[in-house]
Amino acid sequence: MDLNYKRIVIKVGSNVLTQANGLPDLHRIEHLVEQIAAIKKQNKEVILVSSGAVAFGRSLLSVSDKCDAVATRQLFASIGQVKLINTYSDLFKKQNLVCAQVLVTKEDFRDRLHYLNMKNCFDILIQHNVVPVINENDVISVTELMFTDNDELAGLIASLLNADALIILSNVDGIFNGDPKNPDSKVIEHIDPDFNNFSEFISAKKSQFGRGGMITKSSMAHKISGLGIAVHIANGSTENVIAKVLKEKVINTRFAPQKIASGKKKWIANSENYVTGVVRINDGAKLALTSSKASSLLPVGLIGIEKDFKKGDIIRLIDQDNLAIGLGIAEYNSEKAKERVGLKNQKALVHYDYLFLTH
Ligand SMILES: Nc1ncnc2c1ncn2[C@@H]1O[C@H](COP(=O)(O)OP(=O)(O)O)[C@@H](O)[C@H]1O
Ligand SMILES: N[C@@H](CCC(=O)OP(=O)(O)O)C(=O)O
Repeated sequence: MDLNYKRIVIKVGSNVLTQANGLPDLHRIEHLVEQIAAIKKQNKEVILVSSGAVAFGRSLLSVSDKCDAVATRQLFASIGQVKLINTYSDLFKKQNLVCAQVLVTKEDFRDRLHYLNMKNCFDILIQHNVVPVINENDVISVTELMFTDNDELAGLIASLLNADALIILSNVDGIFNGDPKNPDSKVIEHIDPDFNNFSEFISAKKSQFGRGGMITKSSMAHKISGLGIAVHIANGSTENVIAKVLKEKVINTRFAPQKIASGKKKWIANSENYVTGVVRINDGAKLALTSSKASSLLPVGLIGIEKDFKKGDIIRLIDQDNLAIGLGIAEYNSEKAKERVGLKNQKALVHYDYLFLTH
């Protein structure tokens, strides 16, 4: 059976794009581009999130071990990105396709206006049949401004573009129920939305050139599938892997998508880093919000305001035991909210449409 996805984000990790010695694997990249061209012929929209700048940079220059690690990464990324995108551009041209380079930082996802400007750029590229090739702007993203890794970036892009699916190509066949090197371990092929206990079998081990590792991949995949986007983790070195994933002809891990969330909810879900205020809610409010009925957060359910905020800010809801329950947009500022704590018949502090539950 064919998985009927129309808009697909494909993320390819450094390890898929490089050989064991760290040099770019041009055959693999060419095959990836051929696969993308083939599925585009089936009228699907493809957006590529590609790592590889640092790996390409490493192949161009050698640097003393004594150099500062951050500066070395900036050096490799800045020279490597040029080579990476030129390689893609030449290979897509062979397939009669045009690709675009889009470099982003964490800051680009910060406010909704900027977020929507970025979405407009992708929309025009997709409308013109261009394949966007996205990477983090490693040259200016350092320390806390960095994404955890490109998996996090791919999840944000899939949410921004309301994709039907995100396919993550790594150097393993999927998430194994134990050490992938142990012959007794098997790939978990289907992960249900309520399963979130990945640390049970995923080690913190990363592939040779990978950044985030499987734990960040899994928690991102869990969140993104919760927003209604199917997520697959598959092996980028398997021949024709993309077509096989779409035809369900290869072992891989699929996170089943839940109900599709609105664009605004998707943005809120991915705004964890931009929280300003914090409010504490009582057990009654927690029960109402987590029930299957659509409920807004009313002041009667508030116990206190733990951190101030302005109208329109993203705020975190915590329960009586300090557990984070969700994120939402404040309908009014913390001064007004403080006056209304515990009062009945007041305007909702967070409207249901602007509330994303994390617990
Ligand atoms: N249970 C597991 N199943 C699959 N991979 C795992 C597991 N536990 C740890 N890993 C490691 O996660 C690595 C893939 O993640 P990562 O290093 O981020 O790769 P990428 O470069 O593709 O982003 C694998 O090479 C594997 O060593
Ligand atoms: N932006 C970096 C890749 C960072 C990254 O997350 O790598 P990976 O874990 O291999 O997907 C680069 O282009 O080298």
